[in-house]
Amino acid sequence: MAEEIPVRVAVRIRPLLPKEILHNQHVCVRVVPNSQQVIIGKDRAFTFDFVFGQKSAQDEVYASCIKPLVLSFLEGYNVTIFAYGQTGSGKTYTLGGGHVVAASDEEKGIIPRAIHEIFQSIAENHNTDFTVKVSYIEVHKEELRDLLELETSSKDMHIREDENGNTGKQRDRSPCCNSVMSVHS
Ligand SMILES: Nc1ncnc2c1ncn2[C@@H]1O[C@H](COP(=O)(O)OP(=O)(O)OP(=O)(O)O)[C@@H](O)[C@H]1O
Repeated sequence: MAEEIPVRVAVRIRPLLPKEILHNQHVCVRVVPNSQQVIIGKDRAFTFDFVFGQKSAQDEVYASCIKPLVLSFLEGYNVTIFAYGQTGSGKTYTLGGGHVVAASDEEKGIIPRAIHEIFQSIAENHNTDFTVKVSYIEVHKEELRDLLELETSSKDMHIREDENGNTGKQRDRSPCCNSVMSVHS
């Protein structure tokens, strides 16, 4: 049985962008070697469950802190992976990988890697029927936008919780509630 995983926090430091280098900006945060600690400025230390430095690769982030969650998810646990940070801090890059469709394999972020893992596991499980549902919703200034069905009016969508504690999109006239990513067997 998979280990019960509580909330864990990972911090990833992104490299300076060319325009930041051009403006002579400097990185003000550094990773303490062989620890899960970062130092901001001179001496303000913060400890996290995972710390990824500027040179961290997408596969390193996935393998160490995401893959175990995807495996738990495949065993039936509810899992949430949440990217948080100010604008331009690297949420989209880490989750999706730059230009999602065109990204090279190394550049692919969490979402394409997790989807690949889920479908690979389904393909190997010949004795089980799976149903995979996915929603892709933008929440911006209290407005919901269905990114897979742009014509859906935000007035017709609500984020609700079902009796199993799954949170998902629900349309007014539809009785089904889709988890953001759920697999049923
Ligand atoms: N680890 C990284 N390595 C290389 N480039 C990165 C990394 N993280 C982010 N970037 C680059 O930094 C820029 C900003 O990143 P990104 O768009 O992912 O930020 P964001 O947090 O999603 O911003 P917003 O909230 O405004 O959507 C992009 O050009 C992205 O390619």
